[in-house]
Amino acid sequence: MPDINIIREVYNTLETRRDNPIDSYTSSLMKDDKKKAEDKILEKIGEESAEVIIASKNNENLIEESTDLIFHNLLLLVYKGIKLDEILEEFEKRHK
Ligand SMILES: N=c1c2ncn([C@@H]3O[C@H](COP(=O)(O)OP(=O)(O)OP(=O)(O)O)[C@@H](O)[C@H]3O)c2ncn1[C@@H]1O[C@H](COP(=O)(O)O)[C@@H](O)[C@H]1O
Repeated sequence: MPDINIIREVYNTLETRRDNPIDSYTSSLMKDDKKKAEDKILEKIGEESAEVIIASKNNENLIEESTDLIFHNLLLLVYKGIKLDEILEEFEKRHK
């Protein structure tokens, strides 16, 4: 079974890409000037959300499109300085 810690590993890599930019997709999204970077990430989230809706309706590529959406949401959290643990705590609070 895949390990849920992969989410944390990806999150940690994104923090590294933010703090020590290299020539890569995520660094280049995060290193633009402040407003532009956020707008670009939000634009990707909008696109990926639409792709999830289409994938679900068509019963096609829902796993891939959902992964893209979750990934770009993680990127937004990293960019905004929100820790993964804050999200996990929120899930825990809601879980009955
Ligand atoms: N999980 C991902 C991941 N998922 C998707 N993508 C990239 O996100 C980009 C946009 O995805 P899209 O679905 O929009 O694809 P597209 O190529 O624009 O094409 P369309 O489907 O829109 O036509 C693509 O370049 C994908 O490669 C990712 N890029 C990186 N990661 C993770 O992020 C880490 C850091 O990545 P780098 O910055 O590349 O080192 C990696 O180690 C991975 O763990």
